[in-house]
Amino acid sequence: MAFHTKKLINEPNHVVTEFIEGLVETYPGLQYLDGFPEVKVVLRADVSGVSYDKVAVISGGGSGHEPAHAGFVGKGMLTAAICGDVFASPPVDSILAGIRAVTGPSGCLLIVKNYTGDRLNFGLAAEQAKSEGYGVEMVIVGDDCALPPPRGIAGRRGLAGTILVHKVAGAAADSGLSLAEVAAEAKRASEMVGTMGVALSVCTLPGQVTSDRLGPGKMELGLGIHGEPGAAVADLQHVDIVVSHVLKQILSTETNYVPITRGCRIVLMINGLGATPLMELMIAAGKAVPRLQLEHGLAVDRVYTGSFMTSLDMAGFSITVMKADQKILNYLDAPTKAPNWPVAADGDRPPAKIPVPLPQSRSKKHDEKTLSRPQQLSPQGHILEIAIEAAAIAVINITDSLNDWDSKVGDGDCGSTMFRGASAILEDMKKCYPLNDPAETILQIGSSIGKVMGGTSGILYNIFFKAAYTHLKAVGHSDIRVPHWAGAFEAAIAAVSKYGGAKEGYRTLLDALIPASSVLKEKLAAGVDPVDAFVLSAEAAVTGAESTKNMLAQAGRSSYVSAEILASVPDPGAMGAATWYKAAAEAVKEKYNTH
Ligand SMILES: Nc1ncnc2c1ncn2[C@@H]1O[C@H](COP(=O)(O)OP(=O)(O)OP(=O)(O)O)[C@@H](O)[C@H]1O
Repeated sequence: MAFHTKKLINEPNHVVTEFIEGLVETYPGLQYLDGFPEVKVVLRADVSGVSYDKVAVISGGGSGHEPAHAGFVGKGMLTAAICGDVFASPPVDSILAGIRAVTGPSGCLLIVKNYTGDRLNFGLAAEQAKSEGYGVEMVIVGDDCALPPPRGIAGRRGLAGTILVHKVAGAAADSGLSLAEVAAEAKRASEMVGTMGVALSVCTLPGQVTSDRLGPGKMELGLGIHGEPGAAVADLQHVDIVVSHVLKQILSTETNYVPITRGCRIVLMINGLGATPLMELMIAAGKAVPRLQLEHGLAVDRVYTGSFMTSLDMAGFSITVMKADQKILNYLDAPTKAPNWPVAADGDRPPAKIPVPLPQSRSKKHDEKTLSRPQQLSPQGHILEIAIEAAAIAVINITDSLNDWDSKVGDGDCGSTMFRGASAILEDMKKCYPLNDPAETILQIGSSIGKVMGGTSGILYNIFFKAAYTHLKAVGHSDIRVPHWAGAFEAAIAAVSKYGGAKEGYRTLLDALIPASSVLKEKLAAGVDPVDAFVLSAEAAVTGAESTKNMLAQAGRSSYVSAEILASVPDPGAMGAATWYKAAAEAVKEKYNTH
């Protein structure tokens, strides 16, 4: 099956020239050679072949691998990048134009990924340039570890490891070495590096349909960067297993592609293939480092995580491992102005990352360790426990509905956010809630929420319980009666309204809590039995929450949503609030009924 992918482009045939135009607009240090659309060369704006006294380092190839190669042009890395059309080697004339533009008396090194088209085009351009009197050397990178030897005349493909070779060569050239020396450093680096990729999707060529070759639940292992099928198709696994497999393959002693044995120092690159979120790349990096250290016995000296050598919009990543010594590390750490080289990855890493200890609160007063659940609960403590437990369980039970409503009017996580808070409350209550002291217990509920909940409702409930605590504390004793609770409830609502800026009718959780508070106060004033007043106020909370369906949102993310969508669901925060409040009231009522 094939399908069209939406793209923010103009004419598909112009993507490379328009990419280059945007790139040079973005980075003042970059420039392009005249001659569009045939000649597509990005070069350092401060370098002219007439006067450049260092070895120029030139690379390139087909486009579609951005930021490679043009994003690595800059002092300390590439002097120029020759861009072909998407996945097509650049023509000899463009390569020659690039060589002439940046090569001075010190000559130039061409770093070429091992593909037949690139070898031939760069090779012929090199010969031509030599015949014009330029000093030219060429290093071919074939870091692919996916397929076993022998690899015939095609050899191993050039993949993301090429970026590390660019950096080594660029730094060597910048340090003033001769052409022969720079070429030797680049060659040495290219012999120490191995790469293997994993893909979850096939990439889309601009203006073309995407193949659904892989299908759901599958991944391809050992692929190139041009949409060609991988060496194997497998069921999608947890990234931990994928990382482990790929590392074993790169470091295989059978293929012996990289000269890396236990005890070696290495650098690691986790390279996104174009459509992989940084979060997933970092997860892979976090799993790869300890595996390399513990399973393979290697010292991981540097880690580079990001998208460096992509394959258009392919989902997946490649892992590169390169043997390192101090000289290589110095080259990798050397400063560069290349826009897409990862800054802040330089410098020695500690052998293991030990987290910074959590700072202690300056006030020891509410330190959890000094709190514990009482051995014996007072009648009031017992009721409090029943009410808290019922409220938390009710929130947990409604998680999916809250998420469902929130996915229509927010970001779909209101249920999960409240689930985290409710679960923490249940857990902490067993450990440390001083249930015989209502004020302190309320403070601890706020603290449980503050630790885990996050999101808008997390901070609002934190404020809510803090304000309720302040009110209860001001009572001056722990014999808290229903009118005290009603006062605390009112104060808590006022605080939420004050800090969140919402009022009744704004379509928020206050539309459940404000009616509940009003009814509670009113019934108590009318002399209704306190437990009945509590239950009646819970009914008001539910009615209030349900009425949010008819409200326009004036707070939170829902305020960006159309009235039509809002009318289809109630406010999730209000439904969550009504749910816990009602569950607490019913639990208290049941407790009294059974006595
Ligand atoms: N200013 C506010 N005052 C009171 N309640 C608010 C306010 N803003 C949002 N809310 C409540 O918070 C609920 C959303 O809580 P949640 O923790 O899911 O927020 P979020 O993930 O940060 O954002 P989103 O609203 O997109 O879900 C809303 O349903 C609403 O009841």
